[in-house]
Amino acid sequence: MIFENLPTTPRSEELIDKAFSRAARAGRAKSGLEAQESMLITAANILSDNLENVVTAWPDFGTVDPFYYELADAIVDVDEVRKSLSEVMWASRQIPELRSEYQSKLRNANLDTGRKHRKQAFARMADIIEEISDDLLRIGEARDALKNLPDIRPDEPAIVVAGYPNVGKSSFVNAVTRASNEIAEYPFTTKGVQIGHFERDRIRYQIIDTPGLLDRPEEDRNDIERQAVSAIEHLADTVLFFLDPSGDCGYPLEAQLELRDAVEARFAERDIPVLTICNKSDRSRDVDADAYMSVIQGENVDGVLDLAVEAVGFEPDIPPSRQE
Ligand SMILES: Nc1nc2c(ncn2[C@@H]2O[C@H](COP(=O)(O)OP(=O)(O)OP(=O)(O)O)[C@@H](O)[C@H]2O)c(=O)[nH]1
Repeated sequence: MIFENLPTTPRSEELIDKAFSRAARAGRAKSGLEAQESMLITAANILSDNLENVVTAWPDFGTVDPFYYELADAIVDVDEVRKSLSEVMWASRQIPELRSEYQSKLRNANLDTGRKHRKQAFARMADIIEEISDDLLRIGEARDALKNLPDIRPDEPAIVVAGYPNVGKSSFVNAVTRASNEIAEYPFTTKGVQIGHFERDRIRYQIIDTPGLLDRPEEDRNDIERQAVSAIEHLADTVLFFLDPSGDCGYPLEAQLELRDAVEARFAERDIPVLTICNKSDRSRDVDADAYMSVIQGENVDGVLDLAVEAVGFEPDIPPSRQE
């Protein structure tokens, strides 16, 4: 996952402390003007390296997969984060310029003025870092908010499971994935999102439950949840919409069908097929559906997977030279 390995972002005071204490140590190893120059170089290098590392650890948002872009943007304001990253990059370039400016000043100085120059350089470096302290905080907060996003692979075919609560979505994801099931934190809901994997014809598919998102009417979703749904639109290759015609789930069939129609209309705009799956067929089959199954009794679970795989219609890339 692209935001998983972002390092912690230093706060401005931490950075300044670190740079100046290392500089003092470097200065103690030398004497006279040389000591002043060594302090200047050490502080400048530590500051500019650390700032640059903050920025380069982030992926380029211009090329981030739209699924992750939208998901990230639902949680943090991506534009603001990008602005802060540019500010930090700006600062990382100011520091070496200051260093050169004061290195030439030191060349023509006696020890006394040399010490003054070095102190002035440190004060100006500290000012630059102060100026970006809010940016460093914002980047640090964004990093903390994004680092636990579920590990969903935009390049792997994805089957999204939707439907009202208690219709059997997570039971299904569990049943089809057996071994490699993971439950990831999801920032939009108190429940974990289920992500499962299975293989067909040596292609790995991911199957994703959507608690708190595609499990109730659009008008009940807040802005963040809406945006998370639009992220899912970038990801999904097929949607399985589960119905429980028995009503055991606690929602009347009519409401379930309304939600199904809304989800279908929404994904149709992107040509993503939505299959209607009647679950709990051991209790009732009293509805029109593309397939009937009972997860509990293990009835037609594989058939539903076959349908989903067919709807995905995923064909691995064939190099042009081998195409007809
Ligand atoms: N009779 C019957 N019960 C089922 C079937 N599949 C799931 N259930 C039961 O329905 C209940 C809800 O199943 P879940 O898998 O938690 O439903 P869900 O849609 O993931 O629910 P949320 O996570 O709340 O959105 C559980 O008690 C399951 O045991 C089925 O095929 N037949």
